[in-house]
Amino acid sequence: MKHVGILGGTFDPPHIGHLIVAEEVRAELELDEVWLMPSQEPPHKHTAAADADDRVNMVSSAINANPSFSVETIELDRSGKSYTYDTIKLLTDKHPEVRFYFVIGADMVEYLPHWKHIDELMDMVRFVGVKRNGFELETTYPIIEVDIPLIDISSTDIKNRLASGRSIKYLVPAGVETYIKENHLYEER
Ligand SMILES: Nc1ncnc2c1ncn2[C@@H]1O[C@H](COP(=O)(O)OP(=O)(O)OP(=O)(O)O)[C@@H](O)[C@H]1O
Ligand SMILES: O=C(O)c1ccc[n+]([C@@H]2O[C@H](COP(=O)([O-])O)[C@@H](O)[C@H]2O)c1
Repeated sequence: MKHVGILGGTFDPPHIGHLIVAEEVRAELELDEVWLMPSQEPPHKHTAAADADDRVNMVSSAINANPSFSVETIELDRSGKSYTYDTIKLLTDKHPEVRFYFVIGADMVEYLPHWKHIDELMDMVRFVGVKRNGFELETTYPIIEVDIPLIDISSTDIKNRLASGRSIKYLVPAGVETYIKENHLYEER
C-alpha cells in the first residue's frame, strides 16, 4: 500500500509555510508522496484572488525540485465549493491502493466541527494536524499531530505585502515570486 499525504489549500499564493508543512509531515510519517491540492473554491473563505490556472502554475513552480511532491488538480474538475468529503470519495475510488493522510494547519483543526460530513470523513481518511500561530491544535477528533517549527507566514500576509510594495523574498520560492511579478498578480487589495 502506498502512503500519500494531501495538503489541500487555496494556495493564493503558495508560500514556504506550505512547503515546510508538507516536507515535515512527509519525513515524520515516512510518506511515499505528498500531493498539493489547490481547491476550486475554498469552503469557508472568500474566493481566491488569483485564478485556478495561476495557482496551479505557482504550486508547480514551488515544488519543482522535489520528486516526492506533486500537484493534484482533481478539485478543479468541478465547480462550486471544494468540500473535502466529496474529494476524498473520488480519490479513494480512483486510487484503491493508496492510504491517504489529509494534512491541515491548526486553523483548520479548530474549524473541523464545521466541515461537511466530518464524522463520515474521519472514517474515510486520517487527518494530520500541525501547529500554526494563533490557533489551538487541541481537538476531540482523532488526528495525528506532527510537530513542526512554528512558521508565521500566510497567503494573506503575502498579499498584503505585495499590495503595499513590501518584499516577499524568501517567504515564497523564487519561482513563485517571479511568476507573481511577471503576471502582475495581487497588485491591488
Ligand atoms: N504557516 C503555516 N503553518 C501551518 N500550516 C499552514 C501554514 N500556512 C498554511 N497552512 C495550512 O496549509 C493549508 C492550506 O493553506 P492556504 O492555502 O489556505 O494558505 P493560508 O496561508 O492559510 O491562507 P490564508 O492567509 O488565506 O489563511 C491549510 O490547512 C493551512 O492551515
Ligand atoms: O470540506 C469542508 O467542509 C472543508 C472546510 C474547510 C476547509 N476544507 C479544506 O481544507 C483545506 C485547507 O483549506 P483553506 O481554506 O485553508 O485553503 C482545503 O483543501 C479545503 O478544501 C474543507
